[in-house]
Amino acid sequence: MAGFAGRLARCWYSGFLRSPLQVPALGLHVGGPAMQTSQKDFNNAVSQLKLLKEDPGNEVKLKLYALYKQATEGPCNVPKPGMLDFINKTKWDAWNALGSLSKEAARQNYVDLVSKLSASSESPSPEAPAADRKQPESDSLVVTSGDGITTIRLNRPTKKNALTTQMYHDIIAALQAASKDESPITVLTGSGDYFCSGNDLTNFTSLPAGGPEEMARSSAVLLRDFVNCFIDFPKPLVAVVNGPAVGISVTILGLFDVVYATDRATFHTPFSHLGQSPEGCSSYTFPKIMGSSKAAEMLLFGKKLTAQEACAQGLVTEVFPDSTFQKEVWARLKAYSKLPPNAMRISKQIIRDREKEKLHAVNAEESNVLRERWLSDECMNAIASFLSRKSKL
Ligand SMILES: CCCCCCCCCCC/C=C/C(=O)SCCNC(=O)CCNC(=O)[C@H](O)C(C)(C)COP(=O)(O)OP(=O)(O)OC[C@H]1O[C@@H](n2cnc3c(N)ncnc32)[C@H](O)[C@@H]1OP(=O)(O)O
Repeated sequence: MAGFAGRLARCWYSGFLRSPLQVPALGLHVGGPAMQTSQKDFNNAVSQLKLLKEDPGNEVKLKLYALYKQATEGPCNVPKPGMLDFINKTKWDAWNALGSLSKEAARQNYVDLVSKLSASSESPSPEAPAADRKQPESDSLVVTSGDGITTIRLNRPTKKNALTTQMYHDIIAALQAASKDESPITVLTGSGDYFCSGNDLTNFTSLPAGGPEEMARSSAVLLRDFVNCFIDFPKPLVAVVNGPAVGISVTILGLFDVVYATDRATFHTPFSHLGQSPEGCSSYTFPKIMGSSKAAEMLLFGKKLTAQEACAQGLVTEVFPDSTFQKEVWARLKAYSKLPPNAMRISKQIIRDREKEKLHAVNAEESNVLRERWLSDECMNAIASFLSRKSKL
């Protein structure tokens, strides 16, 4: 990165620019304390910028460019470049947008911005808890942000990351927060040796006052809301499948944009064994992804796929050797997270919008069918059998 600031100081700009409208609010000064910034402070900030360890990204560089020009030359006083001179026009727009901001205020804003960037580039932890959002209610879900990626981690390794009722609620909240945060990419992954063993079968053991009917009704509502969040998620959503996946943690993969899996992962949907039926829109996405007969073998007969098989069927994007899985996948995601976020969002929107209405209808129908299934003898017996095997009843 050494030298990028030098180019800035010489009014550089190269490369593709993100929309200046996406520049975060920088709290521009327009007077008052701004007058106190000396030329020396400004020169120091110009030098300090050269020491930044990380490229601050095109949006911030554009802001710095505009402030530098305003601080050294005053309000924009050069003719607007032609429409096709895209880069110079974008630079001109950024400078011109500062209007009549005084040189002193521009100096102050430049110094403030550089000091903010220096402070964050010295941050000791590359991945920090996402401070701007409400953290999940329990430790079973951990949400962190860093390197342009928000990671939602299932964190119940002793129970193979089985999803409790609270975790469904926490994942919904985490996805809603991630859809609005600064990270261009969101990841779902698991702690320990499993990605997720699906619905926690003990969820069905504490009956509410309304009895089994009420339990089935409220579970269907929760399931529908949970899956809706995946259908509507507006930015790239990646599953980092760190181990075996069961049930709903497999079916929702059809709603992800990209699925990376370790070669240790397996994909199992034992719905018939449990007296249940498919969810997560898999009754629609799986036949579409892998063809109707391969989908039927998984969803009707509970055929467990290896990672390689799931990749060949199109459910998984790429399989990595377990020994290098984490390193390779995170390096790749880190690189992808530097792509222009608006372009990624818009591309996802184009792909997803055509399908959204259909996916919502499928989700509603699957949830209704399951509501009935949960009250069936087949389902109750299968759950009782799992729980008694484990002496949980
Ligand atoms: C009223 C509101 C309710 C809200 C509910 C919302 C409704 C949404 C539901 C959507 C429909 C979802 C469907 C599915 O996901 S179906 C799939 C369900 N999952 C399973 O059937 C997997 C069951 N588990 C297993 O088969 C095995 O545990 C597994 C193969 C995953 C691992 O076997 P292994 O021998 O390696 O390990 P253990 O069995 O010893 O497991 C370690 C401990 O973890 C507990 N465990 C694992 N998975 C689950 C689970 N899904 N539910 C509950 N508990 C689980 C296991 O019991 C062990 O616990 P202990 O150490 O205490 O014995």
